[in-house]
Amino acid sequence: MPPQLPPGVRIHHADDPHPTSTITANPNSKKHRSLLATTPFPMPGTTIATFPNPLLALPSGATMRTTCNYCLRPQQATKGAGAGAAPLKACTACQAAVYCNPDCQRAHWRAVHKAECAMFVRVREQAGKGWLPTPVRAVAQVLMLSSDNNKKGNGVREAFEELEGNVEGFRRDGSVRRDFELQAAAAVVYAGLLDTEETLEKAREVLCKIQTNAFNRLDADTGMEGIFLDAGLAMVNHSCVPNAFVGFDKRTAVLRAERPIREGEEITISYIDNTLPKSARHEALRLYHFQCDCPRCKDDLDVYEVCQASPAIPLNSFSLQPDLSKLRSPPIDRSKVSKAEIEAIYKKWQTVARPDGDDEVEHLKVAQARWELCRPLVEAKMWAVDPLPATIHELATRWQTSYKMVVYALPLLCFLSTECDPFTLVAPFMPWRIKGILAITKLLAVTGEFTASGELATRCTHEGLVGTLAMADQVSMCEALLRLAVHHGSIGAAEDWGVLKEAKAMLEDLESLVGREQESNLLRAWAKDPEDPEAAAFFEDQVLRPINTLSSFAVEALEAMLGGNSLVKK
Ligand SMILES: C[S@@+](CC[C@H](N)C(=O)[O-])C[C@H]1O[C@@H](n2cnc3c(N)ncnc32)[C@H](O)[C@@H]1O
Repeated sequence: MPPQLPPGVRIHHADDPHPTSTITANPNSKKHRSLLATTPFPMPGTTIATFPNPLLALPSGATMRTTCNYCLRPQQATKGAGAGAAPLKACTACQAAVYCNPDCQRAHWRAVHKAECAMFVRVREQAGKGWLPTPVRAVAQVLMLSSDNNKKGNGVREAFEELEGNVEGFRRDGSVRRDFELQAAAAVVYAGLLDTEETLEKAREVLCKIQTNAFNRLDADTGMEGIFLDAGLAMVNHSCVPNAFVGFDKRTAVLRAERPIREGEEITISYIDNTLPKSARHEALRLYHFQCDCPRCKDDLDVYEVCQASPAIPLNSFSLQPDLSKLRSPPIDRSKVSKAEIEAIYKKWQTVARPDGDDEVEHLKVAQARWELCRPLVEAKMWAVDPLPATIHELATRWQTSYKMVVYALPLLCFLSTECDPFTLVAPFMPWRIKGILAITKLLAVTGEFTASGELATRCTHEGLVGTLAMADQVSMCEALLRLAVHHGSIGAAEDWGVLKEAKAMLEDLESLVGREQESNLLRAWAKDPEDPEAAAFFEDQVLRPINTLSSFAVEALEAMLGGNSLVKK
């Protein structure tokens, strides 16, 4: 039985002799089924389809104790965003699954908990634990809902039968097979089923299908915690140059256009971090058992080449990188580093492991080694090519919480948002870009306080950095950044996304400050019409210029900290 699909998409079978569309998937590909658009989606960011009835939606592992087991909202996300975070309540029978309210609890009981509640009682009695590893719980749910005496769950069995599982491929993969065997055995025992070879084989097959089709990430970017599997959404294939992406709004997956999509065109998403070098992408795709033949892989395009060809470039007119000519023609020097060298750098970079503990000296040594490996990319000014942005991001994250380095984190964050992110994620509504903007805003709130209290010069020896911050209207910078975050967050993410809620709450606070109505009015006018001459000039002068100046100090700060240069610079 084919999966129920929402409007906007339909399934195409590779062997369909009568395609109803002229724009179909490549007939030579081994994709089997794919998802096509039934109507055009010309505007990037548009919702293509929503998937509100997943076969599986569960929080990961022990987070089932801190995340609503039905709507998947983590406890922290309900806090601090003005929602009046009531504590999550546990099911009185098993004491394992927790819920944000009785409606969620009732809905989860009907969906699956009626079948699994006794399992958690067993888990507590037999293993003394209040939770199960995610794959074990997921497989147990499928087995219990598919069992003959569970009539309500019969749709689950049929839907799973239809899913691609690459079962043979997983059988040949020794390390994965061993994991699957252990997880399957645990699921069968805890589900209270007879551990016959037939049931164990069924459980292993379910694991293969979950691995192939589920969104399986603990992903703060999308606001999702755990596993999500919808039989219709599972029809969407991978491309390293996708035209769509998936976000989550509680239990609903939202498929959105990342670039314009024509009627009948295949919809693709990226299963992996598609900005990685080719061999790293192929390693990450190993679990999906296919050879990617997208343009990025075929021609081994780097992030700059993909960016240059992206139809999403004009959207950056309203962003921290509004210089569209720079996106179309990036000022990089490819003669300084070949693609083969980039692959080699990435491989070596991965072998320099991050220390486990919090020892600053150890972390510094690793950062120095990684920065040194990235030297050819630095010389080529290919800031957006991994592992360079990852190296900078890791340092920025550490410095943000370091007493000594917190001010220096600001240029790094500005640099990431102007010189890296717009090239790797060309559409400005992509969640990672919005998170980057919010991170700058939060740091400006800290440096703003240092500036007001006169503490800045004691925290930072870089005169240019101190001077820029002293001259800047840091409150207006924050307001403009928040307006960008709210605008793009409302396009690319759910209303409920923690980052968006936080940006909205911060913006409301700023707007209510007395004495800066003129600045606020100008920024409001700029957000409404970025072409408005007076408002655009204000943004250019008061926001973009200082952000770019701060960004211009990033490489100096990195060279000073990692390359042994002096930080005391004019
Ligand atoms: C989530 S399913 C996608 C739907 C799948 N094509 C089907 O017919 O059920 C993932 C599997 O689809 C296949 N697949 C996805 N993207 C592909 C691609 N770009 N080229 C070839 N096969 C692909 C692989 O077998 C992969 O493990």
